Amino acid sequence: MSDVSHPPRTAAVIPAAGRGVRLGPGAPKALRTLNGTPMLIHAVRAMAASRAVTLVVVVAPPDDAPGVKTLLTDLALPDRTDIAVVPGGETRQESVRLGLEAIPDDIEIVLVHDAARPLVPVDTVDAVIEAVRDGAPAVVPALPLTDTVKEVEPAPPGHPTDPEPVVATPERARLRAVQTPQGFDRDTLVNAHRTMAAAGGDGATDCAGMVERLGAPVVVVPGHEEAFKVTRPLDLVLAEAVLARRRANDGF
Ligand SMILES: Nc1ccn([C@@H]2O[C@H](COP(=O)(O)OP(=O)(O)OP(=O)(O)O)[C@@H](O)[C@H]2O)c(=O)n1
Ligand SMILES: C[C@](O)(CO)[C@H](O)COP(=O)(O)O
Repeated sequence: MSDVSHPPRTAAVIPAAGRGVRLGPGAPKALRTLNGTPMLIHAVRAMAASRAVTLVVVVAPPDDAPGVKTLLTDLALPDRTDIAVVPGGETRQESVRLGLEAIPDDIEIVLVHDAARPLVPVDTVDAVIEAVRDGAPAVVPALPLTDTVKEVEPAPPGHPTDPEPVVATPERARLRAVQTPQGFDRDTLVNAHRTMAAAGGDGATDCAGMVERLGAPVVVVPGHEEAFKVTRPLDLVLAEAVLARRRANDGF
């Protein structure tokens, strides 16, 4: 449990260096716009909306890092929020590791938030931070599934439409779809990334997965429908509809 008079300093790393292959041709995904504003800007505002977050580190597509710096220079953020931009790597894992290297020593809690989840509400961000402050070394927001999930024997490379034999049907009530921001005790996250990098490993699809492999506990807090990941073209339509509804409801 943290000292309320000296809350632990908290930073958010935003991996934004992906190409967005599944979204189709165009600019890198984080720079694609939602109702006229780049997805990355929405994501930065979502992190800066939390009063606990005093630093946002954006991990930019390497070729676009100068442009991203310019974009963010003009962005009005609360006075409490500093911002830094670093070039990213080949994988999400590498991009997050590069972002972590830019974090000063006095930061105790680190959030890792996909630029591709631009609409996460501040209440979800704060719930994650609160759980880390309460002593959990790793916290992920997540939602129960609505689809039934099958484990399959994947089709061989080059044959994506082959029928795939079902291996198992996991009990749905025990499954959760994991979102971001994921929150960590800083030392735990840095240790997990160092260990994975030293092992030459890349395979965890989220940071919490790396912490699990270290044997450290990871807990889930409730996620939010609007924290969905913009991955395929239909997600852009949904994201713009959410923004339009917010504007209609409260002028956001
Ligand atoms: N080398 C990479 C790959 C991904 N990411 C970031 O990690 C987040 C989650 O990744 P994903 O949604 O898979 O983005 P992309 O890798 O861009 O998507 P795709 O797999 O369709 O290319 C995104 O904010 C993305 O920008 C990153 O910083 N560096
Ligand atoms: C981190 C993540 O958003 C949690 O759901 C997800 O694992 C990222 O996966 P992607 O394949 O890089 O989109």
